[in-house]
Amino acid sequence: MTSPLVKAKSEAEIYINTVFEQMKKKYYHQTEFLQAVEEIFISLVPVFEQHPEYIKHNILSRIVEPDRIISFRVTWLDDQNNVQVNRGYRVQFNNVVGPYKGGLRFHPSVNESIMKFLAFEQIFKNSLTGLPIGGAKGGADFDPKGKSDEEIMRFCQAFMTELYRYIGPDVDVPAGDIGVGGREIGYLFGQYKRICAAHEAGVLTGKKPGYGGSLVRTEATGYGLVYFVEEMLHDHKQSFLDKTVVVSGSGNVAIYAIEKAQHFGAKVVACSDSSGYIYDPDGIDLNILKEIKEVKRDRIRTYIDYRPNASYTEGCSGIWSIPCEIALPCATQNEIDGDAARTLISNGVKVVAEGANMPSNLEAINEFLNNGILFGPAKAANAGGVATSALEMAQNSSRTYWSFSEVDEKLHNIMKSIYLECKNAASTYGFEGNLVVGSNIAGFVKVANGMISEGVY
Ligand SMILES: NC(=O)C1=CN([C@@H]2O[C@H](COP(=O)(O)OP(=O)(O)OC[C@H]3O[C@@H](n4cnc5c(N)ncnc54)[C@H](O)[C@@H]3O)[C@@H](O)[C@H]2O)C=CC1
Ligand SMILES: O=C(O)CCC(=O)C(=O)O
Repeated sequence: MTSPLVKAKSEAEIYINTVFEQMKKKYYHQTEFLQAVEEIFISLVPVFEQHPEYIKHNILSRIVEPDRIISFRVTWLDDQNNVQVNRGYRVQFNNVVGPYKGGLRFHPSVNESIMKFLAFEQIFKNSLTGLPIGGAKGGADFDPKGKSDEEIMRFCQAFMTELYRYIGPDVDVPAGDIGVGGREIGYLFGQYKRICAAHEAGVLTGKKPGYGGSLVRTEATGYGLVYFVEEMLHDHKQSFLDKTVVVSGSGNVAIYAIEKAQHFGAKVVACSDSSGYIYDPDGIDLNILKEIKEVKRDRIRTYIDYRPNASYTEGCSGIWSIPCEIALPCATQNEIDGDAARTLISNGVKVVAEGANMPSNLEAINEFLNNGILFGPAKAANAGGVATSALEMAQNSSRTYWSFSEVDEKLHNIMKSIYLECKNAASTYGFEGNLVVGSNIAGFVKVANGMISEGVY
């Protein structure tokens, strides 16, 4: 993949280059956002060459500016009755395809650049699902680590007290992301209901089953990732059976990716948290991992207390030096740089698929593509979570519940069709097998066509 952002030639390249240069000037400090924009822009050159109408409608300048960014103070009381203050955000990026949709992240690193990169990626991911959902993201620079359950509840209530006026089942539907799972969604939903005096179940997804949550939403991102990889492997006459797999993270996405990969016969030997990683040569014991992470909310290092053959190493990046055939980064952005990618390749990795959002930087992606590694980009590979959120919205609107197997089958079919769509878009535009280009193009074209149909606004 050559970068048009380096050397401009055709009218399409000049246009894309010009818009990117303007972005760099305006948002030079938003490095994650610029990184996400650059990855997409590079892929779009062949599309703009064939579709000059996108230049006429100035689609790129419009699509990189969020519809609105809502930023607010969140004030709450800790257990010692001290007043604490955080910054909350909701970036409503694009609602051409459907209501704004995307998760909430509670993590101390949250800032406007990270919110914008996540919301921008969400536009194209959501478009790829084939379901009517636009792109958004939100969150706060709140650190849930070490907080009591009561503090989490008070923070969620304070956050929703600000956010409620900007969301709604047909307007904007938040869900979970890092630091936000079923517990937090419950507290957020309770507060929304209290303020609005209405059980509008479709205002949030990722609710627990029993008050409007969909079965499979908890498992969906991890399962969807593995279903996507299964399609990649199948296309190359391979399978998960007996493959050695490394998964980073040990949160929602990682745990259910491990579960499904093990179900398909793979041996998952390592996973991590933000302090370090564990290596278990006998294969991760998922019951122990779930107990540590989902019940005790403890550190991953405690895993070795239960498994004498396992080892723990402080620091996260070393996980990529463990030899494996399949690597599934499921922790956070930019966790695989060029060096980590080269280490994985020299240790024989064959498939890399992204459960996290933007876990590989541009150098790493180019290493994988240039070395013939099968690479599943986040927008496509982790779309199963938001797709199942859209299925939750559908159940909420029709006031019904579907069974686990019904939702799982729909998720599986969605992942198969996303894979096919990306693969076909890549080959249509002359980039056979390049799912980065394929996912960016397939996600973009639907949104761009919608923008033209809906007129200038
Ligand atoms: N939850 C969802 O449905 C979806 C999540 N994602 C993405 O997946 C990633 C993980 O999200 P969740 O599992 O939901 O969050 P989570 O909060 O459940 O888990 C995050 C995990 O990553 C670990 N972690 C954080 N920084 C790390 C680092 N530098 N190195 C190693 N581990 C680290 C944390 O300790 C935790 O175990 C994020 O990039 C998120 O945006 C993407 C699609 C949907
Ligand atoms: O389910 C959702 O709405 C959001 C999932 C999400 O945050 C993501 O796809 O990154």
